[in-house]
Amino acid sequence: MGYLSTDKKKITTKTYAEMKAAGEKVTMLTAYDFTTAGIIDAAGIDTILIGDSASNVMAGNADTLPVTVDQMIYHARSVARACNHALVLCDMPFGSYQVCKEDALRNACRMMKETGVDALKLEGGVEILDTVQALINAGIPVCGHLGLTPQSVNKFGGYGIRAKEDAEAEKLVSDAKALDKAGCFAIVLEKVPAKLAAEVSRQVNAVTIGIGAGNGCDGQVLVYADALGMTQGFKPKFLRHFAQVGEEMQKGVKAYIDAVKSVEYPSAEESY
Ligand SMILES: Nc1nc(=O)c2c([nH]1)NC[C@@H]1CN(c3ccc(C(=O)N[C@@H](CCC(=O)O)C(=O)O)cc3)CN21
Ligand SMILES: CC(C)C(=O)C(=O)O
Ligand SMILES: [Mg+2]
Repeated sequence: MGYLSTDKKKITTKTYAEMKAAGEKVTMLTAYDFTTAGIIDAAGIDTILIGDSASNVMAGNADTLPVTVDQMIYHARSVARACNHALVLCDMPFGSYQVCKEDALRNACRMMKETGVDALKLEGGVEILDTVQALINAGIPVCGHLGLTPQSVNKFGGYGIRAKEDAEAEKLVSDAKALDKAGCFAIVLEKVPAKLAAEVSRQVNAVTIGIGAGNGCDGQVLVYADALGMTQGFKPKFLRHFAQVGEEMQKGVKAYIDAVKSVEYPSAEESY
């Protein structure tokens, strides 16, 4: 099976709590399709997130707002099928949980039923606390998401760092505590000062997952295409390219083009 096998055991929300207690960092990358998720899962990642960043990375939209529940279900089902080891987490898209608690619960139940993911992620703090509590009461593990919340890009007017000022930092701490008390198993902290994220990580039982939030978080998340160097032009300060897959893919594509044009491929051995 080569690079497509792993003997790591299945990660659950219980494993998350054990990892936080042991001080072992939790790893998370996004994926949106079966093939990519299979490669990432077999590499031994702890969590695969079907992010609403599918809107940008898969569909080419400028922000995450257009992606629908049906589209997220299609991506999530494809990813869940590929995962033998990772905890599979899925974003609830914009509009699917903001209208009212009942609507949110209906959409959340659909997403769980039709995809096989393990948990759902929602952006926001006290504003959506009743909704978060309703999902948890229904038996759905919930991951929070605070700081830079891309579904609110039109409110913030961009993707700048959040919670630099005292008032916003204090709100973030109280939001994190409220989500923790409601029973969230994890909370993503996006683009906030490292010192604040470390403080929140100490104050909550939930596993904090940082993106642009320093190394004091209990884990880290990146969009896989960003981490692997496939999203040319997107290079915020927090991002590191751990491979140059975009370049490598182009090398392969060019080799294929050359081989076909020169009638070198397919060879006799590759023909019937
Ligand atoms: N490819 C991709 N990667 C992501 O991390 C991602 C998405 N798409 N789509 C949805 C959200 C949007 N996210 C973002 C978007 C921009 C920045 C950012 O830092 N952008 C600028 C600075 C913008 C500013 O200061 O106003 C940069 O330096 O690139 C960070 C996270 C995170 N998510
Ligand atoms: C960047 C992560 C945290 C996310 O929410 C997404 O990919 O949609
Ligand atoms: Mg998201």
